[in-house]
Amino acid sequence: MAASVAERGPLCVGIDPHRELLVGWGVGDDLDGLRRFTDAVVEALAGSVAVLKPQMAFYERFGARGVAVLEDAVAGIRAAGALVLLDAKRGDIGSTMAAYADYLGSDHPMQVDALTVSPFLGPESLAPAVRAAKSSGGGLFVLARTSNPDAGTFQHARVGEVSVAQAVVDTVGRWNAEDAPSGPGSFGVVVGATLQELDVDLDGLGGPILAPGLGAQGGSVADLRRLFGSERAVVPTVSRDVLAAGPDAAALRAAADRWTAELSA
Ligand SMILES: O=c1ccn([C@@H]2O[C@H](COP(=O)(O)O)[C@@H](O)[C@H]2O)c(=O)[nH]1
Repeated sequence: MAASVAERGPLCVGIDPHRELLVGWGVGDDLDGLRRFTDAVVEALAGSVAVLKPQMAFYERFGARGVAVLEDAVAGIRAAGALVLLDAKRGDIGSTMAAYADYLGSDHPMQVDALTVSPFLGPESLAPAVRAAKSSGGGLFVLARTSNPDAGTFQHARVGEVSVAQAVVDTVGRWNAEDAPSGPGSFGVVVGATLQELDVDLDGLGGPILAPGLGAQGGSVADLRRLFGSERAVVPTVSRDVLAAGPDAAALRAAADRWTAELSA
């Protein structure tokens, strides 16, 4: 991820074909609209943005043919030099997790560079994904302190001395310390840019922070700086705020470029 970010800046753009966007773009809320929307985003942004983050839910909504659209998009994104972070938020008992982890492997028809995963079933449940990331050179982003307003209901619950969110961060920190003792590691956490205050200690993480919640959810670049400072490896991710500029390719690029410029100012 580091090479691509060094060349293109840290921005990740989410590919979230919401019903409202498909209608707003005039492509239609159907399979053809899904393909036109996805192709247009890939064509406009995969050559300039470091990371594209397709949201699995919007493709599964159209069944196997929707997933086929995503499969083509993933190949197109990688061919254009951007990384694919598949936002699927998978998490299951280890034996099933091994199959989800296959997304990171070169044998998978939709191999991606990184995957979002849910830690709800416990740290050991994610072990197959950790192994797959290590052997493929891919990455994981584990949900820790998410951007939705009621996330603290579970994530602030206590596990011994620390919050659930902190326990997740500490677990991911241990993976990085084992795998990349001189850092930075390829295991990251999701921490929303919408937080009023940073209520997890990220000092021992040793890996990247995926920060959603910018734009449509109210988060700003000033919030990123307030929460994370300027030294941490943050991957800020924006979906609707960029996508709403489409379908014109130049307008999509301009919207992404505005975020990139603000992030580097
Ligand atoms: O805590 C989280 C984890 C993931 N997301 C995902 O990011 C995008 C945000 O979309 P916007 O349009 O920029 O609000 C979306 O795919 C979410 O599923 C998140 O928002 N918060």
